[in-house]
Amino acid sequence: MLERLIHSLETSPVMKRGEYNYFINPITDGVPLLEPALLREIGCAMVRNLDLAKIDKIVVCEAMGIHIGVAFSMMTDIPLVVVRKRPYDLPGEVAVHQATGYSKGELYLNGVAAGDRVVIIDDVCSTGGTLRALISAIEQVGAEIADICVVIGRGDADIGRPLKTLVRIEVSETQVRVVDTCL
Ligand SMILES: O=P(O)(O)OC[C@H]1O[C@H](OP(=O)(O)OP(=O)(O)O)[C@H](O)[C@@H]1O
Ligand code: HPA
Repeated sequence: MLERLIHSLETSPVMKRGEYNYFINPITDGVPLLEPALLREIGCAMVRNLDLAKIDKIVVCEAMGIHIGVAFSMMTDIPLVVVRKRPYDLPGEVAVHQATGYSKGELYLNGVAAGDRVVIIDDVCSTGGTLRALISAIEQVGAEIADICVVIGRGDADIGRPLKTLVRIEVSETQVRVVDTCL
């Protein structure tokens, strides 16, 4: 299992974003092309690694968490909340600051209420800045974080909670190496 994901990562080009070695991959960028079989492989691996009975809602972040969340939602029938990068000013909206290795911005959470049991899903955890922002937003509304799962883990960011990763990678200036898998 995860052969497609491992192959796509180990053939990913790497570019510089400032000082940051940024790998370009279908799952993390939608570029050059996202094969349905790769998306299915990831959805199946998430189903096998998460306790579905403990999850009321799936929370993903715009943009590159969305396709993963959609695949998981359609396989599990669990509803999906997308954290957006623009405000809607709805009652109860929570705004948090996000910083990654190459960008900064605001995130806006709607659709999660106190007592909801949520899983946070994303494409990649690198500095952990995005997951820390999502955790803070969910804690502010009083929901319970049942699990956090990303497809790809790079580095050893501390997000203050257990993190499930389908694969762990190392990124040099020229290439990606898969160093661990969940299965
Ligand atoms: O662990 P971190 O350093 O926070 O990096 C991970 C985040 O970076 C990317 O999001 P980005 O904000 O670049 O936006 P995108 O999803 O629109 O590409 C990615 O989708 C993760 O959410
Ligand atoms: O190197 C990366 N590639 C794609 N998406 C990312 N999000 C954080 N780091 C990366």
